[in-house]
Amino acid sequence: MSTKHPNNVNPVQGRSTIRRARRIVIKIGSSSLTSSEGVRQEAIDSLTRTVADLRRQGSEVVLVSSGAIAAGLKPLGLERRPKDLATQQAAAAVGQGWLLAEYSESFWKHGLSVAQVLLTAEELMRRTQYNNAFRALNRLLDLGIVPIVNENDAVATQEIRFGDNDRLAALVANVIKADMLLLLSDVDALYDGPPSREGSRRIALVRGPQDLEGVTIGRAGPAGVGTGGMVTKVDAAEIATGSGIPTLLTSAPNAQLAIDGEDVGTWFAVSGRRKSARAAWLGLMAETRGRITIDDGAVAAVVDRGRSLLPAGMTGVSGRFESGDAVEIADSTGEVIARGLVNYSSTELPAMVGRSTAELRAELGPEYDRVVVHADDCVRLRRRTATRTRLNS
Ligand SMILES: Nc1ncnc2c1ncn2[C@@H]1O[C@H](COP(=O)(O)OP(=O)(O)O)[C@@H](O)[C@H]1O
Ligand SMILES: N[C@@H](CCC(=O)OP(=O)(O)O)C(=O)O
Repeated sequence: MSTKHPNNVNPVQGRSTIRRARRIVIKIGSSSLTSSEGVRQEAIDSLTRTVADLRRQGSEVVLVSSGAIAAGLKPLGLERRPKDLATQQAAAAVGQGWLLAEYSESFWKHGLSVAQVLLTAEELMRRTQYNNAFRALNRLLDLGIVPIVNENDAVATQEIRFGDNDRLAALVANVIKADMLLLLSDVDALYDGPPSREGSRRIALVRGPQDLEGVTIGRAGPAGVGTGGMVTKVDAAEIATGSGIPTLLTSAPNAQLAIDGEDVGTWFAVSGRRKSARAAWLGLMAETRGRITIDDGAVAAVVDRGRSLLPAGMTGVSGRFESGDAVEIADSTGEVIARGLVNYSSTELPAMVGRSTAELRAELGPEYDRVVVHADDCVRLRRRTATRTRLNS
């Protein structure tokens, strides 16, 4: 592929950021770590060498590692990834132990200790648990440990689970305020079509959704142990770059080249500003308990001018929530345009829909002077404009 990019953007630009990054989240997929025989020692050793090198340069690294289910297949006498959740849970519980044992031994050769951090989506949806994860990861990094994160598959439920570690890695990068997200897979970059198809070309730089238009982003890899394919990697890159965290996607054997700033993989440039831990939680993880629909004037005020939401702008309320809960804020088409902490319960709000604050104060009392969602408690969401073709296998 020609490396000349429209607008004369240099595709390599930004790659030197990796060397300067103080905090890096590295995510590695099952297909890069395991074979039908279980965990691949040489893949682990190559990764731990790269991480040890980064540590020597003074960078803190959090590893998000998949591979528990794949590593548990052989000990359970299974030939392929099971379809049912219970057997996946069993395989993950068995495989996670093998995986950590290999990591511990390999990192120890470099004088580094590891910590296992298993997270569930449900935990990160609650503000206190989210803070807990943040505190624990920070402390581990302060202590010079390499945290190895995975989803707690053994107890994850079908309804509430990340399901893929790509998005989990982007969330962890947000939680610990990383400077960089490195996604390592079995493919060396994002291609404009299935990488196995002749003529597919590497995409060196993604500046935003416009660079993904017409790109065929497929799901499963040929090895059959990965879960999300490219779709979840691109989603993860969108989450991270939208929060000011540049992302590089390449293959595990290319990790060292990527860190050296070579022109490998796909660089996803930053598209949004860095977020506070609270805003990141509210925008990405918070469990919402209801929805407030608002009119076009309120959309302009809340989204474009960063104002608080007043009762007059509401057109509808649904769900059951208490004052202080997180809710979605949707426009008249139903698109969720913001998330915020609401100041009234779902029993109070319906009677306030479309009414002026002065009217409510006169009728119901001075405590009805409060805005519905304060601007400081509201996170505006980026509107998705990407029109990409998704291949489901
Ligand atoms: N447009 C694309 N560019 C690159 N790879 C793609 C694309 N579409 C689908 N893929 C597939 O995605 C796979 C990587 O996803 P996955 O198997 O889930 O990996 P991991 O285990 O690293 O998470 C690649 O092996 C590749 O076959
Ligand atoms: N948590 C699962 C991995 C889920 C996942 O995202 O896998 P992958 O697509 O290989 O990164 C496991 O450890 O097997």
